[in-house]
Amino acid sequence: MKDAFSLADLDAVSRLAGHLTAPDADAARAAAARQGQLTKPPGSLGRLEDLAIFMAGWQGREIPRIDRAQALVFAGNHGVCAQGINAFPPEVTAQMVANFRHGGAAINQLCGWAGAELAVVPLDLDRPTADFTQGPAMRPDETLAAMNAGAAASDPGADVLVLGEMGIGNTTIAAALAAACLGGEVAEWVGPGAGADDATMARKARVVAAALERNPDRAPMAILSALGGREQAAICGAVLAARAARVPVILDGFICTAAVLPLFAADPGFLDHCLVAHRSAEPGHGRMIAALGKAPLLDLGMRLGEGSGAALALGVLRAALACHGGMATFAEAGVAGG
Ligand SMILES: Cc1cc2ncn([C@H]3O[C@H](COP(=O)(O)O)[C@@H](O)[C@H]3O)c2cc1C
Ligand SMILES: O=C(O)c1cccnc1
Repeated sequence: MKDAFSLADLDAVSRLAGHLTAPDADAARAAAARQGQLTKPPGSLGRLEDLAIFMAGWQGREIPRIDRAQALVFAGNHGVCAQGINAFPPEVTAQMVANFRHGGAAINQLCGWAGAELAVVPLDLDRPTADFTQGPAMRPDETLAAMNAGAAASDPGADVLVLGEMGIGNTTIAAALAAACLGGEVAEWVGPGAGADDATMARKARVVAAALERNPDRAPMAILSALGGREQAAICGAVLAARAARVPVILDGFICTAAVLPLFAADPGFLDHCLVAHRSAEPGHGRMIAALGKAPLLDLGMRLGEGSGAALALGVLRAALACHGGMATFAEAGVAGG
């Protein structure tokens, strides 16, 4: 059994930076060499080849596999909903958690299809975070508790971790995190989310600008506390715990990517074991992924959240590993030219 990962305090994140586990270079090299011997023109499987090599490095074996895919959906509620920044009422967060538990949501179908074991982790839904236009959304102890809840939920024995979220209002949270971590015009990070009209989007931009002004500390964990929410902190905790256990991670869309920006700000290497599943239709997502230096696996015009894009990308990852592990080499198949 690997030791459970937890953070003693928020400063532990900066102490971890610079001391991160690296992928296994030998396993990655062996996987790359194997790709060159499989019965196909070199490079012809494109990014599927890169995915197999990426998985080999993190799993530390030439032929990586996915016996156990864990999917975690973290749910939280946000005080900033009082500012009228969302198309749906905050009660929908808890109602969707019930829907996840009954198997009725998109993420249930996609996890069933992709072979991921789904767990839903509601985080104090009856206690929304504070409205960040009035002060920090969370106290440091609340942030730490949510990060450790995320870490505790993530299974160090999983072969891959699929991450998602549910939290009405959290595209506003995501826009604030992006503006604080990456800069740029606030309006560039604001989009329709779950269906905001133009007037609501304009209000969202004003609310995010007010939150940035009210919470000026730009230290990464201060940003997470002041401008994030519990599901964002839990995602950060799960990403850190997965890293400690060398479990590769598939991040979902706009909200999930925004959630880990404070980790990126602390040390870009924190996200080396993370893939970005897809480019969300939320307008700021492409720019956000580009800032991380990552290329999304899919671009299907999706803007749901819940981990839906990440579960779909798991299917692509499984396909990559099926080819990598199952194909014959030129020598094995007696095909000339290898
Ligand atoms: C029924 C329903 C199911 C969802 N599943 C994910 N989201 C997505 O929409 C929310 C963010 O959008 P906004 O910031 O505009 O509230 C998050 O819960 C996200 O996961 C949903 C939203 C709704 C309404
Ligand atoms: O990409 C996402 O995560 C997203 C976009 C809009 C609404 N909910 C989620």
